[in-house]
Amino acid sequence: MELVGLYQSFPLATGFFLLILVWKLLFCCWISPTLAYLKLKKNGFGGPSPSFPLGNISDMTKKSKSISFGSSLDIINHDIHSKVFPYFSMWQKSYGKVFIYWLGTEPFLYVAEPEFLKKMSSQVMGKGWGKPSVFKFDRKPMFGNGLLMTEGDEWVRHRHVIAPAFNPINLKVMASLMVESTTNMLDKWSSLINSGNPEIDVEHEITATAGEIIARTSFGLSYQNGKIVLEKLRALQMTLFMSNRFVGVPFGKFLCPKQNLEARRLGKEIDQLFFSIITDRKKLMKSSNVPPQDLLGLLLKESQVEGGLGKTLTSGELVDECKTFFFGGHETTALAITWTLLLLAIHPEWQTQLREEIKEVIGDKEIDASLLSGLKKMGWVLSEILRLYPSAPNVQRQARGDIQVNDLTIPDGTNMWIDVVAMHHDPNLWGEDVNEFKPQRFKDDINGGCKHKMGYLPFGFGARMCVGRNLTFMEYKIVLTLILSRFSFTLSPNYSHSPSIMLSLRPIHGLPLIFHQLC
Ligand code: HEM
Repeated sequence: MELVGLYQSFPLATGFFLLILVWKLLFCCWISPTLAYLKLKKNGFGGPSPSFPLGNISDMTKKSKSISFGSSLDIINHDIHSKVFPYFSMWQKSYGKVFIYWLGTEPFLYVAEPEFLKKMSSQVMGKGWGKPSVFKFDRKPMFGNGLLMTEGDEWVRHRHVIAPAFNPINLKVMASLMVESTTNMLDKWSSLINSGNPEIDVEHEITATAGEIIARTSFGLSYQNGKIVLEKLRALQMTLFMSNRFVGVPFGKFLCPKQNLEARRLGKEIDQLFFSIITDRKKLMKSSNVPPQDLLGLLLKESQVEGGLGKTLTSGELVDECKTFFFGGHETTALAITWTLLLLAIHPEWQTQLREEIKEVIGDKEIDASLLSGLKKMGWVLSEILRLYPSAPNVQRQARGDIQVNDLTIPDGTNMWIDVVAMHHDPNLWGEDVNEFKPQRFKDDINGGCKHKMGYLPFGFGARMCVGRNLTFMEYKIVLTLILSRFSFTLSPNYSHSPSIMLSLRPIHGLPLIFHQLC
């Protein structure tokens, strides 16, 4: 009798369960985003009409495919916004510098207006900012819950442990490792030139050396072990960014299952590699009193300072930080150097100016971190490169609470896409020479004369600004000093100008340059 009752109630329970499931799906994929959209719309923001379930993804893909690169006219054209973000460039013309667009069922507030950004960020403390949940989920195999993705009190704890490791005094000891790795690369270039092959793809070379540098300076890894980690990380990045994907689309992961399974597999392998690196290092630190020479050693040391502020990181958290340093650290710096070599190749007068400065500041002395601050012009060149070709082309945030901007309310949960490329190329902020290479604009102004101080954001903004920028300054100056002291270079006719976004802003067909040894 009881069994019969059970059978009778089974379809009812299943039906009820299915009803809840449908309701949940409807709520997450339709009702909740629509409510967020309506709240945003109430503020008067415009934007392209979305379609369900892709939002504006198909328009974005279509527009990107319509862009062609490589004409000879493009070689010296730095007006790249309409090439790298053609859809944003098009929508800006219709809807202005703040508008709504959709990734799948996720509405995003697009921002390329510094005053709006200033007002918004003045309302939010560092720990009050979120990172879009949809990206956190998508990029989990790359960054896990490392500093780039953490929020709230967790972010404060991670930042407290990590920031001291990037203190210039701690970084100084890494200079000799940087010199060594770069010298090895340049010796190889010399051999290539001597054997009659002066054309070198520097994008490939610099990325590999920057990877080696981060592997050694961050984790004390040997060249060989560093290479294994780098290859896996690169494969993961390719899997995640080289194909059409459906971020923000409900069940988007199932639309490209092969890539997602591959990303998960690689992510797991990378985690295991870092776990074993950390375990070995912990053992080594217990048995030796040598002060730490790399970031991992410094983090482990900092993590051992238990109690008080609760400033400790678990092994799992350290794994995520290691991945974050690798992804956040090596490619961004490598790209800044790569774009610099392009600009110097087409502006030989700046090669000469920098060489003279190096002679004056460094002369015949060994490169030492304390000398690098004297390379002022090189600093202007870096700032100008990060303006024209920002390695991190956008900053993403998510509101964790309503944000008031004048009489507008940006509702809790709003995703934001801050278009750094657009602001760095905006003639209203920089003047008519916005697309010209003019490092001297940074001579007396760290904002390069930008009319709004939130219009120049190569390293992000506020308390969440890039923690690794001192490491970048040091590596950039060391690598460039060594290259310029040994070689002059011109652009190869095989170069085709094709800046593209693959998380960071890169020359998608590499950067072939012709090198000449200096006597
Ligand atoms: C040219 C080189 C670099 C550029 C252009 C760059 C750019 C950025 C940007 C735009 C952000 C986001 C800031 C925000 O949300 O407001 C960021 C954050 C971050 N960067 Fe960098 N970065 C560079 C080098 C590095 C290096 C060398 C490392 C470490 C080895 C690093 C580690 C990080 C970390 C951990 C964060 C998260 C900070 C936080 O949220 O508290 N970056 N970077």
